[in-house]
Amino acid sequence: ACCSYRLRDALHPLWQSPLTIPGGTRQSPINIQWRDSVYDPFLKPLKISYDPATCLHIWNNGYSFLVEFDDSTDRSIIVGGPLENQYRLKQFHFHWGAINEWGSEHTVDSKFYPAELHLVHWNAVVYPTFEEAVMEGNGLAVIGVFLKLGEHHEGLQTLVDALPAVKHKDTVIEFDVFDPSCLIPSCPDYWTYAGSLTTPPLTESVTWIIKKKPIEVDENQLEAFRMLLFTSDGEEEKRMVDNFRPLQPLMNRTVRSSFQ
Ligand SMILES: C[C@@H](CNC(=O)c1ccc(S(N)(=O)=O)cc1)Cn1ccc2ccccc21
Ligand SMILES: [Zn+2]
Repeated sequence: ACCSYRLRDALHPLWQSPLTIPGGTRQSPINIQWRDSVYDPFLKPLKISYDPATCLHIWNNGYSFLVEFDDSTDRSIIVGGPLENQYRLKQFHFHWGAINEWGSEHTVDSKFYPAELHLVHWNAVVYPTFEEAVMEGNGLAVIGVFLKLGEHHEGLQTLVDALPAVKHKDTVIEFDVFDPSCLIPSCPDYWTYAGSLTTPPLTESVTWIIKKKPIEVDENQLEAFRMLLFTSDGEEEKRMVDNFRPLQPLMNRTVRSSFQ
């Protein structure tokens, strides 16, 4: 009875999978305690070069909405920062809350942001496919950008205007020109640490690069995220909100900063 209680306790409704991976030592997300992060002067600036023409479509996958890119060539890549190789952009997506008090996956000094953007890249120099990279410690690199309530974000609005077309799970629409660098703050400062995917299979394959500066979006733009649905057309509607994983233990990890 006791162990099943513990297991039941650890299952999180949204993911129907264990909250903590047995034996997991580098799970994400985490709280970033600013004063415990260690400045690393050897961290390089992150170089981002995306080709807007590699944008393919927007897809509601029932967890979030993803903007997917053609990752069959090295046209949209990041290099530098903490990375040994260049990594190819595959998709970006967001996590957000039902209200502005929470929604991000990472926190800074235990503060939640209303939403968080993840730009997902994979190490195509070393691994032949994304699926293989997902299983390797240096397979993925995800840039995290916090969203805070403020000014209207022009670049995001083109994305927001397309969301009603992917309201339901498993809907997709063509989205053919978008440059995601418009969603990344120009300030070069970031934190970096070794972590994992925050949704199944939760593999410990992600080098996280979390931008220090948030981008500003307005209330209508956050509300547009919240009108998406987890559910398919015809099912009882469940609003797509609070699609963030709970914080995971830091364990034996140091968060490095690119700035003093
Ligand atoms: C990776 C999954 C698909 N999931 C992702 O690509 C992904 C990307 C980024 C994040 S986050 N929120 O951390 O930025 C989370 C998930 C496919 N898949 C499912 C099982 C599975 C097994 C082997 C290979 C691929 C597999
Ligand atoms: Zn994510």
